[in-house]
Amino acid sequence: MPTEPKNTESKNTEPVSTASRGLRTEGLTVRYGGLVANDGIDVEVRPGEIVGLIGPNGAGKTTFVDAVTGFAPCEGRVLLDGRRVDGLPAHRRRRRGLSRTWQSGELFPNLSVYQNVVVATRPGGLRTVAADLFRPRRKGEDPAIARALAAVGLGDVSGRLARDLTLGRQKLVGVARALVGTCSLLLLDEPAAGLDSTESREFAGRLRAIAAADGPGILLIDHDMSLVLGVCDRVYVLEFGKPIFGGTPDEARADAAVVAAYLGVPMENADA
Ligand SMILES: Nc1ncnc2c1ncn2[C@@H]1O[C@H](COP(=O)(O)OP(=O)(O)OP(=O)(O)O)[C@@H](O)[C@H]1O
Repeated sequence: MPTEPKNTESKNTEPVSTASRGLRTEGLTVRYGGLVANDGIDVEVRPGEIVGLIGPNGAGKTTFVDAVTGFAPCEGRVLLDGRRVDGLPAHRRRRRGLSRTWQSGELFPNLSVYQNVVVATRPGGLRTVAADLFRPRRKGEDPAIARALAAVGLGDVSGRLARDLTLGRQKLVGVARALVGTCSLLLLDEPAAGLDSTESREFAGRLRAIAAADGPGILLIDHDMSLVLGVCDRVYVLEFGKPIFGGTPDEARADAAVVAAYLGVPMENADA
């Protein structure tokens, strides 16, 4: 896992604008030595909106999520609800509501769905779960975790072992982990990897439900083009770290530069 950058610029937390809610990046640039992994990226994700970030392997998608959430040092500006957060360490951005999933968000197969969320979201999570096995908690379920599980449609299976869920539902446990607590922007890094087309459609429906009704904005990275183009309101495309497109899924399908970035493969079938 990348390391957190130091909090070098506390002045970056000054309010800049109250007009724009959600996430905005301006000229976001990440350099790894001589490699410019993100090169001047401007992205906007408003509350309730699902926005895709796509591009071929190595285009810089995960780097972008790392930079926005505070796990990679960047130049440029990152604003959440009109306030700069790019000077904050990762844990403080999380507290502000920038929440992400990880590509390798494995579950504990022999723990329940509820316990899997506890482990990932409570300080001393695994110890808490172990203690609960011997001394049932007096307070009952944590309402924040119960709300997150309900939001992803797993409220009725919170006591089931993770290993007994379908892969699609296991992926939703990862999303629930990210939803616990304040979440005003959800960044999902390849959340549907390994799902078949039916599971992927169900997953898309659940994302729509999360974003609707005053939900957070969602930034979705995935290689499943039918998922991304089917569920997103807008998409951005990266190539070699540079933004080459921003627009609707229909516009993306018709854009010559986007199609070329995918080696001419029709967008519905492209494996990004
Ligand atoms: N910590 C790092 N140090 C040095 N180079 C890195 C680091 N992380 C990523 N890179 C490089 O930055 C570039 C972008 O990588 P990144 O993982 O962001 O791409 P991606 O679009 O998410 O790829 P994929 O679709 O394969 O997950 C690649 O060339 C990668 O090798």
